[in-house]
Amino acid sequence: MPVTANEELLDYATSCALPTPWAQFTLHAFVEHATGKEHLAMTLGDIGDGEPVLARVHSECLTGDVLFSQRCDCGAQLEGALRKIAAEGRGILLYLRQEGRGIGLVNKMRAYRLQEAGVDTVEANLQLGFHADARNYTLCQPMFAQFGITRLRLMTNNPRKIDALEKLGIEVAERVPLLVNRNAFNNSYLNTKEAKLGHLMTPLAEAVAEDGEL
Ligand SMILES: Nc1nc2c(ncn2[C@@H]2O[C@H](COP(=O)(O)OP(=O)(O)OP(=O)(O)O)[C@@H](O)[C@H]2O)c(=O)[nH]1
Ligand SMILES: [Zn+2]
Repeated sequence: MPVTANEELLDYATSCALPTPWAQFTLHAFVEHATGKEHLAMTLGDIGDGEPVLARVHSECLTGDVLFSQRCDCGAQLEGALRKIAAEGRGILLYLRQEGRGIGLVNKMRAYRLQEAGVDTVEANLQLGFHADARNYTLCQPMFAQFGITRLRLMTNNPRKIDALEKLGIEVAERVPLLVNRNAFNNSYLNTKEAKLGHLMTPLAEAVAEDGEL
């Protein structure tokens, strides 16, 4: 019998072991009622003890996460987050199926074509008739609740993500920067995220010392 995480939004479907190069995680699947999309959680260690949990809320980026694209920092952020969780032996990564900041893969590719013609990542979304960021984090609430998690140490550079989670009643006790893989292909994309989307791209001194991050 599937456990119901939130009757209105999604069902908890199943779980299995997921060995990775860094740790053996448990992979959990949820199915969203409205769309049928399969959202995932990767967990490690004792995460339901009430202490803030090292967490990543990662939005799907097929090109970056799977196809090694250097146009963005997504693949490196995904790996970096899993490495940090493995190093602590405790944490959770939510993998949300909202590709392309919520506009889908085909539209993201259309946005990339516009970017090749000179517009930035935000303007490209607007020219296609979408919001700059069409994502919704509502599902995070029942997903975290499934594991008894209410307090996070969230790995992100995105203050809007923190605001969205706190509006859902999830406390972000600490922001852990995740600055990885700045390169010649994604440099202006990352600059646009900082200038137009409010991302915090200045490394904390202790993070640089700890991880040698950018
Ligand atoms: N529309 C659009 N989506 C993109 C583009 N580049 C990456 N994405 C998507 O953006 C999402 C990741 O957004 P980011 O802004 O990198 O990350 P974030 O989650 O907002 O912030 P961090 O937590 O700091 O990583 C994924 O869904 C990607 O598919 C782009 O040029 N256009
Ligand atoms: Zn990406």
